[in-house]
Amino acid sequence: MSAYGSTSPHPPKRTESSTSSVSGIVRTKILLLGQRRSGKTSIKEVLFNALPPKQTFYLETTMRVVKHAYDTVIPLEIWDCPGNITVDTLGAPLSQFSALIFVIDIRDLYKQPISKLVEFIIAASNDNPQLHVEVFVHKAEKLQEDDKIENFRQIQERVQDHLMEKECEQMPYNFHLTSVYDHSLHEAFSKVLHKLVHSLPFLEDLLNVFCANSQSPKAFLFDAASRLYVATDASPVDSATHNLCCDYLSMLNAFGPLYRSPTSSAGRLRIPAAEPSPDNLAPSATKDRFYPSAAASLHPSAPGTTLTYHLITAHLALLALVPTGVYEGRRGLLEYNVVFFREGVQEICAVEHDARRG
Ligand SMILES: Nc1nc2c(ncn2[C@@H]2O[C@H](COP(=O)(O)OP(=O)(O)OP(=O)(O)O)[C@@H](O)[C@H]2O)c(=O)[nH]1
Repeated sequence: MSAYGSTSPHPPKRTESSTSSVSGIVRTKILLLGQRRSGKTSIKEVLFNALPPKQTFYLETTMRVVKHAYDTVIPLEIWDCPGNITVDTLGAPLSQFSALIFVIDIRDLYKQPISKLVEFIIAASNDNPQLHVEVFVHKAEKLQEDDKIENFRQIQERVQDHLMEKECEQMPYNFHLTSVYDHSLHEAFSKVLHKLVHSLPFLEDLLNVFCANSQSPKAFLFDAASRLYVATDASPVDSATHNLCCDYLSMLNAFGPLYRSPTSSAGRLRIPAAEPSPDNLAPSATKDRFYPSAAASLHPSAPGTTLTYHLITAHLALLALVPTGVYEGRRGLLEYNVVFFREGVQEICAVEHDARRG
């Protein structure tokens, strides 16, 4: 694993302006754009501030760019922009950003949002052709299934037509149907995140090894607070399993703090007092850390499946489906595999962390 640093093909850009002045860490920047009331702030708040979806109704209009720093497997900076922003008024070149998420209300088939998206795609194709452009066709739950598919298709078609008119077809972009009221937003944002995490193949390898050694048909490495999955093993993701893991994590996030173990007391943590940063990623600082775990039986009838949860770093958690026979009969082996997996992930995070220091 120590070879990771030298094999990473794309080290993060180190422009002066992409370095957070407070911590000196290079953050990966994500631009959140779209018309007024399309749902940008709701997306940011639901994912990164645990705002309950119903409360997004009370969010106020964004008047200026709001930058939100968020630490997960990589440090992120999400720029929530006002609806009227243009390439010229953004105040930063597009070359600073790694991803652009454009939010369109699924009922908004008018020309304005599409022209604006096309304006940004054209600017990106000149300034930053590597930019990942992702279109969230949002508030999808508002429409019936047939209308949803039809509007989704029409929006894609219109964007393509506009880009053809402007003779700018080479820039890749993706569409996702999203809503804050279900797991579609988490799934779509996770897919965007995967494109930004350069250590993804290493994390996937670790998950594949864990699954093979634990007879697990599916495992995810989740960012615990946002419930975005950072990586998964090679088997296909089915939405039902993903949603189940999201729900379990949500329940643990809500009730976990009520069940603080006496062994998780400050003394047990044994973090060196002189540790320069509160970031708990370095393996030396985390060796003695308390790592909660939990499990729930999904269908108890034989052979049965158990959903397991293990905290891996301060931010990341492993959720895996494991045959109940393995969970009950070979618990020691499972825990050994988790420890091996944890050490691997912590090493990857430590290398990432060092690489991003300004
Ligand atoms: N039905 C539905 N409503 C949503 C969804 N996401 C956001 N909304 C609602 O859309 C409205 C506008 O949301 P905001 O997040 O303030 O939109 P914005 O794009 O940040 O708006 P500005 O700050 O004016 O640019 C709010 O009333 C939200 O409750 C969604 O997925 N489904």
